[in-house]
Amino acid sequence: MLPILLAVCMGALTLLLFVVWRVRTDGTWALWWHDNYLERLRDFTSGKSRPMRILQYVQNTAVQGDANSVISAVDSYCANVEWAMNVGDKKGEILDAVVLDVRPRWVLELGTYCGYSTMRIARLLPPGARLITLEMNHHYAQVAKQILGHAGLDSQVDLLVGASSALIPQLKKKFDMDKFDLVFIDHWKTSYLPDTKLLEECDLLASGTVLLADNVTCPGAPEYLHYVRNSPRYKSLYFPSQLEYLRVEDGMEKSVFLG
Ligand SMILES: C[S@@+](CC[C@H](N)C(=O)[O-])C[C@H]1O[C@@H](n2cnc3c(N)ncnc32)[C@H](O)[C@@H]1O
Ligand SMILES: [Mg+2]
Repeated sequence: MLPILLAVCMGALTLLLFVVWRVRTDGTWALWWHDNYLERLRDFTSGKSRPMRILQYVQNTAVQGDANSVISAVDSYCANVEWAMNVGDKKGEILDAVVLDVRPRWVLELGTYCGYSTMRIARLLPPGARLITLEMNHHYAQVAKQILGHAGLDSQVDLLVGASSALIPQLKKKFDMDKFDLVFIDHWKTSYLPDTKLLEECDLLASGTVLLADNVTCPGAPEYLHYVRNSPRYKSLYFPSQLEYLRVEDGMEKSVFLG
């Protein structure tokens, strides 16, 4: 009996060590573990959603009206308490550098979630610039509005709730605008390419418009990468980095539209 019990324990321990190793080293396993297992477990035990837990942490710890304090609070929560799909502090520095370099008048963000990257972009915009961010999940959008309000950035940001494919064709008319200077692409990865083509069709990209796409390595956006790297209409550059809050390889692709 004892040898069988020992063998079962050794088997279970080996399996556990294998899962821990895969979660720490492989992006697909890490995302599955954090998004499908831990998030649901915490939702069940706390009776709240992950975005609500992030909002609560921000309200309890961040200085009202101080965007950097709110950004640090989200990073601290997501690095130390539970992972979330924000662009994060490391790739956030790449995003910051691109925003400062472009000095955009009109910015479009695809995928708001809790408003973390929205805050990073909005706090660096020159006076008079506008950031339009699109989020299809109503609950995430409500949380993002409160987080942006806490950071004091809600007046520079227009958060539209709906699917990007439906909203993009309405943008020109709705905002009486012509072209975007910067587009941050960070929604579901299979939408990167169709929405880029939709932006082209809707004449929303000018020569010099910068597209910055997150997570092109993990979870990856291969069709999008193939398009921007091979089309004569783009000049594209890869920025290697790490997946938000984890030691897993990821990167961002900066693509300049050439017209
Ligand atoms: C990775 S999260 C965005 C993270 C955010 N940019 C940040 O770094 O803080 C992706 C978000 O895109 C939203 N989303 C996915 N597909 C979308 C679509 N087609 N239109 C609008 N929102 C979409 C999801 O609901 C999710 O909240
Ligand atoms: Mg992302």
